[in-house]
Amino acid sequence: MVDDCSSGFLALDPEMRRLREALETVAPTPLPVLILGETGTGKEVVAEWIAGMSRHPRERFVKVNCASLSESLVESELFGHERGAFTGAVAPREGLFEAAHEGTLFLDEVGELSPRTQAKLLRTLEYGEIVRVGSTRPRRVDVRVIAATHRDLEQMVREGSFRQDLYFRLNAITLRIPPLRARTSEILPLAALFAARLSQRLARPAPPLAKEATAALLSHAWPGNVRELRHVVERAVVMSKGGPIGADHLMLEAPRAPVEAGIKGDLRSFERDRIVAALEQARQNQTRAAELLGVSRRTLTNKLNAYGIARPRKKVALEEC
Ligand SMILES: Nc1ncnc2c1ncn2[C@@H]1O[C@H](COP(=O)(O)OP(=O)(O)OP(=O)(O)O)[C@@H](O)[C@H]1O
Repeated sequence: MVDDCSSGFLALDPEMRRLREALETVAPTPLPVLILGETGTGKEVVAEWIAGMSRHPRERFVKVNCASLSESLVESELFGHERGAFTGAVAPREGLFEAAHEGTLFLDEVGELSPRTQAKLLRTLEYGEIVRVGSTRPRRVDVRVIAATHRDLEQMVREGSFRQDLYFRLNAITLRIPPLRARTSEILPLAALFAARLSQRLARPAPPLAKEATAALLSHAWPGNVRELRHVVERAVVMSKGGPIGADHLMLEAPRAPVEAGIKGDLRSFERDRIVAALEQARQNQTRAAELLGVSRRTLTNKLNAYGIARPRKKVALEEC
C-alpha cells in the first residue's frame, strides 16, 4: 500500500512511508489529526487521504482555509447563524461543522484562528456540539477534525497566541510532513508524476527529462515545496511542446537570499551555488567535487545534506506511477 500513488499521495521517502503506514492505523478512527509542515508540502493531500481511509469512505469531506476568512465571517462560516444574527443574515444558515456532520472537516491554517474562535472550536471538540451565531441552542455534530498549519503551534502556545487546551485537543495524532528539500529522493518521481498527469490531459506522451533538467531539479531548494515543483514541471511540459524537458524549460532562477538574511544568507547562497557548480563540473562525482572545492568528502556530504542538494539518479521513468 505504501508504493502506489493512485490516491494522489506519493510516498517514497522513508519518513513519508513511515508516516503513511502510521496513517493506515489511525485513519479509520475518529481521533483528531494535526498536520504540520511548510506551505506546499502536501498537508491537504494527506488530509484527503485520511478522510478517504476513514470509517465511512463515502462520508463528507469539507475543507476550509481559516486564513481566508475575516474575523467577522469565520464564526458564522464554521458554526452557522440564525436569521437576524447580524446585518445581512436574512436567513438561517448551517455552518461547515453541520455540513460535515458524520464526515471530516479539514481546518487548514488553524493557527490563524482568533482567540474567540479558538474557544468556540474547543467547546465543539469537547462536547461534540455547536451553537450557531445568534442562537443559544446547542446542536449535536459528529465530525472528525483534521487541522493543519505551517506555523509553529508549540511556539504560539508558549507566546500565548494559541490556546494550550485546544492544541492538546487537536494533536491527538500529530504528523510532521518534511519539506521537499529534506526528501530529495521524491523530487524526480514527483516531477515524473506531474509531467505524466499533465501530458495525459494534453493527450501527449510524457516527455523525458534532459540530464541538465534533472540536475537543476535536484539542486533547487524548493522553498514552495511540492506545489512549486508541480508548477515548474507543468510549465515545462507546456514550454517543451512535446519534446524533452531541458533546464531552460524549467525556468528556475538561481537561489537568491532574502534581504533580511543579510550577509549570512548571501554567504550561504554563495556556498550553495559553488557546490552545485563543482558537482556539475565534476559530473556529479562527489569525490572529485570535494577536490575541486578543497574540502574533505565528509564536509561535502554534510553540506549536501544541509543544503538539500542530492545526486541525480541515472535514469528516471516519466510515467504515471
Ligand atoms: N505526496 C504527494 N503526492 C502527489 N502530489 C502531491 C504530494 N504532496 C503535494 N502534492 C501536490 O502539491 C500541491 C500542494 O499540496 P497541498 O495543497 O496538499 O499542500 P499544503 O501543505 O496543504 O499547502 P498549504 O500549506 O499552502 O495549504 C498540490 O497540487 C498537491 O496535489
